[in-house]
Amino acid sequence: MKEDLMDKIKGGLIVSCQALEDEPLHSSFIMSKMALAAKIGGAVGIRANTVEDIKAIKGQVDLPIIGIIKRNYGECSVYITPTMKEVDELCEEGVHIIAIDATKRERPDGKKLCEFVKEIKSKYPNQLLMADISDLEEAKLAEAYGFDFVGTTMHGYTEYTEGMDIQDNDFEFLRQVLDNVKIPVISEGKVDTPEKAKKCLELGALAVVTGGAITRPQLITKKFVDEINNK
Ligand SMILES: CC(=O)N[C@H](C=O)[C@@H](O)[C@H](O)[C@H](O)COP(=O)(O)O
Repeated sequence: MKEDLMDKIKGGLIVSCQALEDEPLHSSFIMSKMALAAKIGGAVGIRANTVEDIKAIKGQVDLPIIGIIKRNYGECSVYITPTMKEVDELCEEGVHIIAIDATKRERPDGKKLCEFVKEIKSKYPNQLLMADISDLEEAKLAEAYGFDFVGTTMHGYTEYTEGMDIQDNDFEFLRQVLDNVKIPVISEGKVDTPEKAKKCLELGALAVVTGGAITRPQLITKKFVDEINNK
């Protein structure tokens, strides 16, 4: 099953179709049409947030889905599929891969990441898991804990990686992750041009996820406006 899925996404573009409540395109219908547009454009997979969006997206495309549920628990900084509750919801809906925050930060239920992965794998033995990591240590731990894929999703988004960007020093971080883990690496986070996406694949990433640069028009507009105003 993992091999079949890997064949389908290998060397391809996965489009993240997400709009949170405070974003202008927040709507499962709009996300489903974004997914359809992505498929027509040649995407090999979709990354999506919430069961509602995933259901709507499945109505429009038959592509592999990386499912997440972003949920805030008080002041806790871990928000991507933080607990078993979100995993249960995603497994009930059915997605090819579930992505989980796999940073070393404390989880809302205080559970250690290795225990969490063990519990998921014993409850849902066939469910593929992607580790959303932010640094090299987390990538190595994710592999040791039994994740199926590692994604660079959180690089630049934890306190200890703040300000970092996947393209820094000619993609040094991605190169290090690729050199240090055997599980497939999915490059994700700030891969915002076709050239960067191609580079990630050339370096050896299994697939590349691009989100905002395709599906967040407010960010795309801002890029144009900033350039016009020389910011
Ligand atoms: C840090 C975080 O919460 N990332 C989220 C993870 O699902 C999404 O908001 C991103 O859009 C996604 O990772 C794709 O990245 P980018 O939009 O940069 O291409």
